[in-house]
Amino acid sequence: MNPRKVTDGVFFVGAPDWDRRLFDALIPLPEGTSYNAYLITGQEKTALIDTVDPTKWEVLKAYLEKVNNIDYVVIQHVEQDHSGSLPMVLEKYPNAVVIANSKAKELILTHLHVPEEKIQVIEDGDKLDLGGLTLQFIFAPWVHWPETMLTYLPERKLLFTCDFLGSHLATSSLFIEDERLVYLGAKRYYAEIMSPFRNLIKGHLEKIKKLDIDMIAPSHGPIYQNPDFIIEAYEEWISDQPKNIVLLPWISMHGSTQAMVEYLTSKLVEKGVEVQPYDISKADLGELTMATVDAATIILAAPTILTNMHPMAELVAYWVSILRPKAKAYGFIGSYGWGGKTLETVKSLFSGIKADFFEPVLVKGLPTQTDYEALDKLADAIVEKHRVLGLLP
Ligand SMILES: Cc1cc2nc3c(=O)[nH]c(=O)nc-3n(C[C@H](O)[C@H](O)[C@H](O)COP(=O)(O)O)c2cc1C
Repeated sequence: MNPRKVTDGVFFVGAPDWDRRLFDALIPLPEGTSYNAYLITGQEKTALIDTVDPTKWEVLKAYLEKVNNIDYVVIQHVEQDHSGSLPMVLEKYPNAVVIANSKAKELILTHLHVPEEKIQVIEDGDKLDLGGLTLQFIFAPWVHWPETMLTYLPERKLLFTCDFLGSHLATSSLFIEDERLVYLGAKRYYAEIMSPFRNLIKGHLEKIKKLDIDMIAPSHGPIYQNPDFIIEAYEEWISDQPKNIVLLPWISMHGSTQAMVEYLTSKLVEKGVEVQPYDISKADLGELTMATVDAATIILAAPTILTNMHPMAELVAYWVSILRPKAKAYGFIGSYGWGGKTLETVKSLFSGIKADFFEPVLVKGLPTQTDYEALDKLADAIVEKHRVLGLLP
């Protein structure tokens, strides 16, 4: 298999993973994903940028069949879906030097057990001359591990961004064919992996906007020939301004909490607020996570079971709390039978979040007229909050 030409001296040697259905043993992948590796052939030296997930080593190996020599393997990110085939690459090319920053070196040693002497440590801004082509390293810590770096190829105005700006999409196309599909795959990727680091991402985005870029080659998903498409999407996602949306993850065993959710949803919709309800027992956690990127308010709804909040709701509450979304207000509604510590659990899970908390609405059994009135008050409080945020007239 011949490496696939991206531009002069730059070839794609990565692997789509059509059948992968779960990322990080957590997030569903309706469109699969890919692990992109790139071969850069200068007049004097050849470099491989990243490798592939070890399950796809055979694909990379087939691309490298006729490649006699690799001088450098640049490791932009040590997570195994990109570096996991490094030991196999080094076995095939024993003289190859691994190019990594000092943090990446540490992680390569602990995660891949590559011999230390194979690794050459570089600094932020360092350049590697391949003969007519230059690799320039730009450190981008915490997108999304501490060692992440990007690589700029000025002669081709091409930026390799590793996980940053990537999308979950398995495709046989090198370049984007369907922007809508890539947008959703990139948002799914951003929501899970990048959104907790959005304040740092702002700085990295500003840095790369200063570069002269014609193409962005990420490590997941197709290559962007229109860099503005993904840069503008990221600018919207990382902005502090949420949208006029209430994210409402809910679960219900016998319909009481569900009745509350349906009532609150209809009241909010009546008042001009968009509601995104997700039945936690069936929802795609990736879609729910994507909704956290935009929502101004998050209301969790769950019944009590064995003295505490329903465990699937607890998982979602915990997940939302560690994602640290931009939502400005939170709330809890739910039904119980006789007692328990659901509310204490909610408070403790959300204790680290800096946002407003609405008065919770807890109902004994099926909601009564008085309970629906409490939900009316909650809807009014949400609408008022969205007005203050400038999201509603
Ligand atoms: C397995 C199970 C355990 C429950 N444990 C408690 C409990 O410890 N404390 C309590 O107040 N209610 C408990 N309940 C009662 C429910 O919280 C109550 O019926 C509630 O109205 C259910 O809301 P839902 O219809 O939204 O599922 C339990 C119900 C079930 C099915």
